[in-house]
Amino acid sequence: MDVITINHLVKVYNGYKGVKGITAIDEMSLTVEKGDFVGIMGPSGSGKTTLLNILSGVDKATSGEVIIDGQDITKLSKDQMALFRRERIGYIFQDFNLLDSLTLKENIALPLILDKKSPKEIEDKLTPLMQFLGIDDLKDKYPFHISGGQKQRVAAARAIANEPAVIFADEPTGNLDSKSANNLMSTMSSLNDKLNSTILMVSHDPFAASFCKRIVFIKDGNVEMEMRSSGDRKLFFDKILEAQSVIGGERA
Ligand SMILES: Nc1ncnc2c1ncn2[C@@H]1O[C@H](COP(=O)(O)OP(=O)(O)OP(=O)(O)O)[C@@H](O)[C@H]1O
Repeated sequence: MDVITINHLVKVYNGYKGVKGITAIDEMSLTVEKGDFVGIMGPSGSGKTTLLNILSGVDKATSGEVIIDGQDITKLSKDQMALFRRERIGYIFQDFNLLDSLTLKENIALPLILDKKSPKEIEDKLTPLMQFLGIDDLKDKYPFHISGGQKQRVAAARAIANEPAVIFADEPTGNLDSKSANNLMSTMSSLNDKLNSTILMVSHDPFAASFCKRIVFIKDGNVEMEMRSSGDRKLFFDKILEAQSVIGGERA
């Protein structure tokens, strides 16, 4: 079953005062199946952020269809999109986006609180989730008490808490040292493996990308090539490096 279907997506940023318009996404079509773990890579300016912004409803497509979990999100009003986003999409951002005034447990519970779940439902959901992610001993701490790597695992827990159709991750390892990056990517891998979460991650980092099952390289706003992992991460890492050297996309 496809969780994301993108059909002939186009995004043009209009020009102004003599500045030419830019076609950031150019007739892109792509599908993502349930349970897949997809990395989006490509050179700077290839359209990765634009794509993620459209998929998550932050930005509007110029034309084309974006169907997520059976819903064409290009047809939703701003309010409908806000609700859809809250209920059906989880996010992991580069800069964590945790609320400093809430404990870590409250941060994770936030999507469930917004969904008006009862305290018991929230407790029943969060306890096994925090155990699964190895963060149950952190629950009463505040974001400023913990490391970047721990924050990112809390962010992963929050992203998955209300069982979204898909998790979007934007350079999730961008602010992490290599040990924490390894840790987070293992966490994301197990969300994908054990909980069958569908994940779409934008990253420049071949190490992070090597945890994905499939990499889609984009260039000039369209899919340039794709590759699938055989399950051997080291081999996949080498293949990603090789592709990056041809297509571009190494961190500047
Ligand atoms: N708000 C905007 N207005 C006009 N042009 C934009 C805007 N945002 C992005 N662009 C242009 O659209 C194209 C795609 O940009 P985008 O940010 O999606 O690329 P990217 O692949 O995410 O790049 P990077 O890896 O550097 O983050 C680029 O040519 C960029 O200059």
